[in-house]
Amino acid sequence: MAHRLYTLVFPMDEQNDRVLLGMKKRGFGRDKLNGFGGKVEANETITKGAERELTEESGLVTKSIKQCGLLLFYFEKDPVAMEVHVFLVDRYEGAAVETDEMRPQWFGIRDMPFERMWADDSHWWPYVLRGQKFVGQFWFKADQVTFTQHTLRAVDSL
Ligand SMILES: CN1CCN(c2cc(NC3CC3)nc(N)n2)CC1
Repeated sequence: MAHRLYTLVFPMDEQNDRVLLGMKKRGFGRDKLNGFGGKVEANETITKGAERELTEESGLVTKSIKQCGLLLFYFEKDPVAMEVHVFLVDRYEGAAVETDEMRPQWFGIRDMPFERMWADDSHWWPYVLRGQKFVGQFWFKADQVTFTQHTLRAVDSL
């Protein structure tokens, strides 16, 4: 199956155990809270694409980034899967600003608003909290709201 590459970036304020989420204002995932991200372009690495999207969508400039997970999403009737590379940014410069894409908001990492996020998030976020790298697959229905099957496992390296 063909995969399209995407990034998903969570800025962490480790001192206060908080994570920056954005309320998506348009496009795919509109009206959901999520990390920052987008498509990876042909002329950039996945990590550089993650850093670019974070700055474009939140104004934050990455100083330290690490990949923490890999998520594969399949949708009924759609031949192309989404391959989402998940990153944590534990050092950054600047203050979060609202952009055309995202309205930023800080949340406690153990107080996540899962009811306003994608349905898969509550399943893999515990791995982030445990510092465990993860690989997950989710098979979504055409409504892109619910998934019917999923696999999720901790991995030593991505
Ligand atoms: C560029 N974006 C980044 C975020 N992303 C997704 C997807 C997702 N679930 C899939 C059913 C849609 N879950 C989260 N948390 N993020 C899609 C691509």
